[in-house]
Amino acid sequence: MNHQPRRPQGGQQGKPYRRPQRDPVRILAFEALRAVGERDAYANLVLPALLREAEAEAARKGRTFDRRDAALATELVYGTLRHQGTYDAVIAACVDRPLREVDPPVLDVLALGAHQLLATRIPPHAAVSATVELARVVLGDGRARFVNAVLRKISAHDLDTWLEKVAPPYDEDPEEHLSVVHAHPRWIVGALWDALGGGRDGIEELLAADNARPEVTLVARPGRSTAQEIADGLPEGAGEPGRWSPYAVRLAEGGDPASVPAVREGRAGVQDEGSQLVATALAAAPLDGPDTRWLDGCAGPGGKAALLAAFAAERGALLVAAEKQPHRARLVSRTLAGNPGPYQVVVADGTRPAWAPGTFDRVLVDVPCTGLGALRRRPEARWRRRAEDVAGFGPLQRGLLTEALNAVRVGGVVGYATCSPHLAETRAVVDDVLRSERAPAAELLDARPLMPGVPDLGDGPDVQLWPHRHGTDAMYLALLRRTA
Ligand SMILES: C[S@@+](CC[C@H](N)C(=O)[O-])C[C@H]1O[C@@H](n2cnc3c(N)ncnc32)[C@H](O)[C@@H]1O
Repeated sequence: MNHQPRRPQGGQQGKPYRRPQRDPVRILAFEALRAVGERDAYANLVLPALLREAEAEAARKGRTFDRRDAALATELVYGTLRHQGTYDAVIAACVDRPLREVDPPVLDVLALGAHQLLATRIPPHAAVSATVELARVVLGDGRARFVNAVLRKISAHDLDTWLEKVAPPYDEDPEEHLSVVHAHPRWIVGALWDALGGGRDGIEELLAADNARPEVTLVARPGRSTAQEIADGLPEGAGEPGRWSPYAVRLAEGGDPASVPAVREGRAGVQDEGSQLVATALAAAPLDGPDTRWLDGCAGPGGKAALLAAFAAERGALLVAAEKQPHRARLVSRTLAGNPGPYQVVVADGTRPAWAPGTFDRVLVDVPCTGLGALRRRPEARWRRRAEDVAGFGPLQRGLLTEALNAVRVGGVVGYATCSPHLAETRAVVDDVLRSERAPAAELLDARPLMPGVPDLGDGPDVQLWPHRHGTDAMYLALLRRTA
């Protein structure tokens, strides 16, 4: 997008007109925020595309847009989106009208400025002047003066002082306090706290972990590569073994998965360690009788299916990877390509199965959910989700688990997984299906011993992983054995 500076009607107090300075990093950050706010784009999709464009444009003009520029743009976009709730509270204290009456593009510029002032090492005068220049380019000189006035008020205090001013004291309203201080919507603070239990320390650590940049973790697909091979191929200090999964390699900051040959060749992939633990635990669950047919009932885009397919190949079992959305099924096919054992990718609705009852020995249903366990990866997601979404997923989650139990033979094992720790999406679903007369009878297995060496897995028999305790996404896993 080309933002033409709007010329003011006349010079101010006789000052000669100066063209605003175009800063490609901040313009890019603004465009990313606009795409997220205006057309519900995902930051993790829109940002790489804008970065590629910026690099190409810089090259055309004989300039550079280097790694440091890209890192700053990424930090500005992700940081501003994550902390939006906090910055809105601060901005609201500095303007004399409700925030809903401030134009969204102006709010985006103010939030970008607030982030630079309150959460980066950019000196305050530089943060203000760079943001005012941005405002001149993308909003025009009139609104840039408003931006300048607001940012000067924000720059009067540091973040801690602002939080004391705009957040209610913890003792008066703990949820609202945490909501403002840690920039999570209040309903999410409540839901996470319910799922976590415990006191102030635990929830504060969790909310802080949601605001930290997650590591990039690779998975070495068994039979095709090993964590050791991947680690040996990385430059010194560029990666280290996973904390829990024997297949994991954690890349150091700035590490690029595409630079790893095993990833380029599909022998390894990018996968959070929590997801690796879920697939590994299902594959390791004790089973009497045949163990030859496995199903992943919600496979797209194929991360867990690829790990399951690799385990299945080692045992001579077949993996069927089912996915309702055709375009996501294509992603599964791409992820599974080259698997050394037999597999099939099918487009199928897991609530109306295309297979006979009792066909499979092991079944995974990693159900669609609110994703509250992966907030650190999707900076805008927390502001987009609504409390009502939780109930919206309920019937589908129950339907998929019920049909997973139908799909497995008596004695076989079903793994029910979510990337959300919300109790209404985890235990409530499992308890309802276990009680339901429409679902085959089943019993819960203790999943904890199937994640050996992983501490703090809860009281069982199901397992809840946490970003602040395990460094993983907040994945949930219940293992159910069909009994009749
Ligand atoms: C949480 S994602 C699964 C992630 C996947 N297991 C992985 O590790 O890459 C849930 C998937 O279920 C799919 N889905 C939604 N409704 C479904 C249904 N009724 N039957 C089968 N798949 C469904 C979604 O399109 C989505 O790809």
